[in-house]
Amino acid sequence: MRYISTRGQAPALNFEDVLLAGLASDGGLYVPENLPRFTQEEIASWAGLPYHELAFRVMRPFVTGSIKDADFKKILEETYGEFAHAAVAPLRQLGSNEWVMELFHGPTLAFKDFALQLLGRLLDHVLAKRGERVVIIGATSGDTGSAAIEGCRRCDNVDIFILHPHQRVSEVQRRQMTTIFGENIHNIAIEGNFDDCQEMVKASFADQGFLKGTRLVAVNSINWARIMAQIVYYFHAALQLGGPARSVAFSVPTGNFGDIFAGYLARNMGLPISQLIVATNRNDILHRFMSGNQYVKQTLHATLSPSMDIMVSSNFERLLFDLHGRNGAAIAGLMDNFKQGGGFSVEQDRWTEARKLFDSLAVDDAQTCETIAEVFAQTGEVLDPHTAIGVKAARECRRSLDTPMVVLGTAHPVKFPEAVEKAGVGKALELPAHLSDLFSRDEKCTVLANDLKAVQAFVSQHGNRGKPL
Ligand SMILES: Cc1ncc(COP(=O)(O)O)c(C=O)c1O
Ligand SMILES: N[C@@H](CCOP(=O)(O)O)C(=O)O
Repeated sequence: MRYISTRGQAPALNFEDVLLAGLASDGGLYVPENLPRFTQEEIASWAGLPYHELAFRVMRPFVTGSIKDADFKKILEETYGEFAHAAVAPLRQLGSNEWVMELFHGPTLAFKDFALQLLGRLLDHVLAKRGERVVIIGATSGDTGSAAIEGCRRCDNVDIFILHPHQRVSEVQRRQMTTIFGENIHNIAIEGNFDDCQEMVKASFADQGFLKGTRLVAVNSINWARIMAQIVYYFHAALQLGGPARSVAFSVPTGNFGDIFAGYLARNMGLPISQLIVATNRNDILHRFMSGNQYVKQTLHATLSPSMDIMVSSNFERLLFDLHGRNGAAIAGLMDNFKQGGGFSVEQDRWTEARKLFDSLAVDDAQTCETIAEVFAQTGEVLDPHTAIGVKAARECRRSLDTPMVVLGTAHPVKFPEAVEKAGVGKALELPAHLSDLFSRDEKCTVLANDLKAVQAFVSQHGNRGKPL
């Protein structure tokens, strides 16, 4: 399998090199040159497989040539064997033909564990083989950071730096990052927002002099391996609900467009998905595109669903690439213009093509709380605010009541007590045993100005097990 850049000017890479990359050298994102496609019979034959075996079948074509089958199987068994629920990603019924897929049974209680538990193990495997050390710089609006630290903390050959927006993540999210100590773990709170953090990561790929020759690796969903791992649970859900003989629809709480892009790929790989709903909070650039063909930046607002407080949505570029017939030059033009502050629309036929599959809704904080309260009254289940946005969008945008609707349950509500409290849900939520002392643990974090040079200097000073590179 070879991977190509969405901007058409970077060399094609194999899986191992794509895993150890982030942005392509031309500023684009890597995507498979040719997507594998499974027949309906093949997909049907996977019904009832344990999660790690399904994962092997879905992801194998992407890693072929780089990771041996036996190694990959072992890594997957270890990865998903550590999840707290036997089904790994259980479906919980909310209403008639309406389900939440609970993606929060991994160690950090959010869907990011599906990919980052795997990514950490893959990095360990590949770096040990190559005898190479790397630096990771990641940006988080709350969940990627702790999942990446948890996934990579035991990697001998990695120093990891996580940038989060100072005072704009929940206390549980912050503590999940800052209470993990290790000479290779570095938390930095940036006096800015998530987009500032993400831009610093991207700028660091463009100019790596400060790393003095050490390779820079991404843990954000710009890294193809993140998206690859997230494709699996779409198959897992559909197979339990009568797929592939029957179509399934998904509603996906969306920020960086990674999770929903994985659903789009699952469909292109042969899974019958009839509808994908882009569910955003007040930071609604993706909803404005889907509903009105306008991709225009606006001010970023802090909301009760902080993990989706994102305006510059990285993976949207991967969709645009397909919508433009995989024309890298066209994407480079659009993205350059967007970076200079200009928004854009795409040609009407390209937008109409997207709308055949995608619908969207923006949900504000009041509606988020109303939905948490409504679902609690109906079922006794407490939703986290991101999942609640998915449920609200599913209920508003659903095209057919006969098609099962699966909402991606992206985080555990215990991570967001403020929203749950505001919703008036009078049910006490408890942290699981492995996090029960979270609020009494010491924290370690460095606050830095919203300044790329300051961050790069910090990385350069601490990038070798806490010592200078
Ligand atoms: C809890 C939660 N829900 C939804 C999202 C949105 O996912 P994506 O960025 O892949 O669209 C995120 C992070 O981005 C998240 O942490
Ligand atoms: N919501 C994310 C933001 C980063 O997105 P990613 O999927 O590109 O890592 C977070 O919680 O950090």
